[in-house]
Amino acid sequence: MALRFKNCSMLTPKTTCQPQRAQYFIRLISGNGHSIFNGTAGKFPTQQVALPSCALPLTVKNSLIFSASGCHRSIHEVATKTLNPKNFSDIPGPKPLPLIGNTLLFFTHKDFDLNNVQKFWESITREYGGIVKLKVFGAPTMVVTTSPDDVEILYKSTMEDPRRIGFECLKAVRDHNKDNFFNKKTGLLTEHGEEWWRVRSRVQAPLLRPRSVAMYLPAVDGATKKFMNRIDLLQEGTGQVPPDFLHELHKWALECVGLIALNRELGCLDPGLRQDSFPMQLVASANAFFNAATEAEIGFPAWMFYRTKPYVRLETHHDAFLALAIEAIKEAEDRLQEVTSSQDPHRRLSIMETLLSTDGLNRSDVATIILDLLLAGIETTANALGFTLYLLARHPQEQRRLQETVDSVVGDASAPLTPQHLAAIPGLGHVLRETLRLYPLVFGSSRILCSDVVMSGYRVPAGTLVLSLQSVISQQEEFFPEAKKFLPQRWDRDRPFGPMHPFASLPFSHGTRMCVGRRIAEQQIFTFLVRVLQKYTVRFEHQEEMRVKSQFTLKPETPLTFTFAPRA
Ligand code: HEM
Repeated sequence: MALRFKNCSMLTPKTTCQPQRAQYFIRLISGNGHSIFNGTAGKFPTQQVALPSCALPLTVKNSLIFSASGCHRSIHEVATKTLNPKNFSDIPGPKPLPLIGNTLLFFTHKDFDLNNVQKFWESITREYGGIVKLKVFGAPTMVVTTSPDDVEILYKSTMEDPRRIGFECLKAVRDHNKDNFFNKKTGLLTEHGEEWWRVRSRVQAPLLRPRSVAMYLPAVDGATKKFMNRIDLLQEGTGQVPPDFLHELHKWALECVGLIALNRELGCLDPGLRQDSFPMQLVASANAFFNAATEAEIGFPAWMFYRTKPYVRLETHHDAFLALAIEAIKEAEDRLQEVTSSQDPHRRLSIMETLLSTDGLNRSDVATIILDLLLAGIETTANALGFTLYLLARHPQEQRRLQETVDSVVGDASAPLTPQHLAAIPGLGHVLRETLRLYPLVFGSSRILCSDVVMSGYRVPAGTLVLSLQSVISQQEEFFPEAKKFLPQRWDRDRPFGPMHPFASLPFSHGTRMCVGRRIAEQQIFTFLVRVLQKYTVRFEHQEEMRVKSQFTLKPETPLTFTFAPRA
């Protein structure tokens, strides 16, 4: 029988002078703290064991840590690779040119396409293997991996200083704000190190604590019910929603995130809105904001040399949203004053009011948080929901199964939805997890290593930029049997398809820098699924496979012309 460890198990070297020949004393500790194996490196148990998938050589303590995971692997195999790592220079990859390294590859590779970035990376790992080294001009040496063991090492070894790449253009826009509003402190998405942690440590609880997110459930439910009525309007006469239905989902997502980030109903779902109305302008601006950020951030960073068109557009729409954020902050400050003077002990503060009353956060910090929530929280939720509806529509059995649970747990469609209802329908989470396994919105996750580690049997030095390819890992048969199939029940608590590597599908990332909007996104998507399945059966008549666009986030490219058939 396989051994299972919950906690870390430790390997302590007896001698440290020559790692290859060092004698390691090994102690494996089980979840309940009992010692399971004591011995030296030469006497590893050779049977398959169920946890130690990852070995982290922590240079500080010069010890190896096997941490708890979930896949079957021989300790011997892991330890041998880790104790005798191959050189960094031996990692396969395209031959770099002097000075510019592999930069030209991005312009010349047959699969490089700015509309499908994922395809390029998948092709590179097919050509060179599961771990690849690249050198790009002006950036640290890069290692790309498709091993979940490496992902575990990556996240755990960078837990205290999770630096990633991206959002440099957004940072530039904030740094060069004409009023110096941000004072070079540009927020969660863009900062690193202590400045990032200053903000993150203060927003963590208000944004991720289930209780504070649940406070918005009635309002999110209200917006979602409005959207259900909108569906009837949208498919009137044709029996199916129009090809730009994804744009409709964006409006719904903006309305929902606005409830939290701006603390107000924006009115994006009101019927009969004119193009020049405030909500419609806002919807257009949110789209333009995201598209400009995408254009500026991916591909060659020409904005570093001159004010490119995407840079100027990003600046314009960013400033429009900044004005809105400042207005919302003023309103929240006035309300806070009223709360203080009325001294009502039962009045619960909104998330924005909580942030404004938090020591160590000032108005411009709160403004960056609002802007980041708007930038990161619309497209992501809408796209994830688009993929989920598509998969449910293509798998009527799975849809029926979820519908039946929704009916039995929530019952009457006119009754208010509660956090207890959502918690009692684990199928909602399973469907979303499976959707994001098949369509991971973020194709890869990056970190800059802060210590030397061993990945896939190679020593990788501190300072290396490591990119883990979630889109490849989460579709490997080795980690997900019948990987191409939509099987939400694989996430059931008893894991009917066998144990799963906990680092093989992490759509919201992991650790201290994981998505701070995860609970907000889940609550919105679950609410939508409950309300839509109560009222309709979703169908997608077209047989073609989903085409996707992979830029900043993965996006459905096939028009989402669903039929929402009213239930009898
Ligand atoms: C299905 C929906 C979503 C997915 C799959 C997703 C995924 C992610 C991922 C992978 C990261 C990168 C974390 C890292 O570097 O380790 C991230 C960061 C972030 N997300 Fe989300 N996200 C989603 C929805 C949202 C929503 C709704 C919001 C806000 C309302 C949001 C706000 C953020 C912010 C502010 C960060 C930066 C956190 C930091 O650097 O500290 N996300 N998200």
